[in-house]
Amino acid sequence: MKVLVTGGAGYIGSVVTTQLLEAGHTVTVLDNLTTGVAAAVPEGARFVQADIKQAGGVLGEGGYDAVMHFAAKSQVGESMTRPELYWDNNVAGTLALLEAMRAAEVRRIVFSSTAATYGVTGDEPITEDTPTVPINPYGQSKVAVDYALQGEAAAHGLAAISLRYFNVGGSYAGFGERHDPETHLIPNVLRVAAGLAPSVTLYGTDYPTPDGTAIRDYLHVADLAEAHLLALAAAAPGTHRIYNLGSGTGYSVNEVITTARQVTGHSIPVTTLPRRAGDPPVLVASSARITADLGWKAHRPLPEIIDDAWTFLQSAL
Ligand SMILES: NC(=O)c1ccc[n+]([C@@H]2O[C@H](COP(=O)([O-])OP(=O)(O)OC[C@H]3O[C@@H](n4cnc5c(N)ncnc54)[C@H](O)[C@@H]3O)[C@@H](O)[C@H]2O)c1
Ligand SMILES: O=c1ccn([C@@H]2O[C@H](COP(=O)(O)OP(=O)(O)O[C@H]3O[C@H](CO)[C@H](O)[C@H](O)[C@H]3O)[C@@H](O)[C@H]2O)c(=O)[nH]1
Repeated sequence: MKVLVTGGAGYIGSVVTTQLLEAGHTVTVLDNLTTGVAAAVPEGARFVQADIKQAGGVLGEGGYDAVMHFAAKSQVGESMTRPELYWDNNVAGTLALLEAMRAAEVRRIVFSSTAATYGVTGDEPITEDTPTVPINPYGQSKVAVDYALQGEAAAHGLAAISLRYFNVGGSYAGFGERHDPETHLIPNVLRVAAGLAPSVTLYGTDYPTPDGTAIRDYLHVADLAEAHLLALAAAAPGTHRIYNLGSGTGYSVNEVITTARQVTGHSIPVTTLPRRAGDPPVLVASSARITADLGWKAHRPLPEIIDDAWTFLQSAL
């Protein structure tokens, strides 16, 4: 297929672009470089520096079969203090993209949704039938787009799949996570091991979990990318499907730090602070639906995720 990848200069978009190219697809990356870097666009992909609100320019050239839509603002904390950025970029931007797709008759999309759509559920694991009650504007913006896709599929025949990722980590083919500022746990822990920070901040030791620290479901970015290629092939006209992507196993923040100590051989000192605003205590996915429908399962365990993230960080130093 000829695929437009929005956000392909970012972490996950660069890995999925790599796998699309490996599978023989033709890829154009569209990215405004707000959080991405041009060097992360894989060789073999065409790069257009533009905002998704200008996607009509590229799509209007014709011949595109599908869009993979990663471009978004994705920091929970920033979304609490500047919600307008999230409504404008993630929602208005995506509506403009959908309009450009309609005009160019591109009728297939795979969308990056998130576990943040669910909020504090109490469900363990979380299935796609768990109600979405997002507790921050980031999650709200992603739910809004899920509804927009549902309408676009029903009214205009779009083939759409939303993939709700839980916590993504690791690297693939030399592409990894490089956010500035970095808010994610695994890269922050590894920055300490690399000597870039004196200690890792642990947010909250009073959660209702066995060791008091928050539990998340960590997923290797290469497993995640494989799900995207399956979804690209499986999206069916007039339907919008939602799939949770996780490993089904939860790890506490303490367990992640302990595993990182084993992988790196560094002591990784910890500084404890109160809970971070907007953080649910436990988020673990059930991916039973995508396993049943598309045969996808996460294969790469937490030590491999951390090891690959560590390899990437060292290569980027
Ligand atoms: N990293 C995670 O753990 C995680 C979890 C769940 C969902 N997601 C979602 O996955 C997607 C990719 O996340 P990531 O971690 O790779 O983030 P990232 O910040 O590394 O990548 C996002 C890319 O989109 C680009 N971009 C943002 N707004 C744009 C716009 N208006 N026009 C053009 N380009 C724009 C950025 O420059 C960047 O290259 C996002 O939609 C995010 O919400 C990520
Ligand atoms: O330096 C840090 C960073 C994080 N944490 C803790 O580690 C856990 C994981 O935090 P991350 O920031 O790595 O990930 P989140 O679970 O907050 O959020 C990520 O996963 C969500 C879905 O689960 C959303 O998709 C969101 O976009 C994505 O950033 C949280 O309890 C957080 O408080 C720390 O203790 N110290």
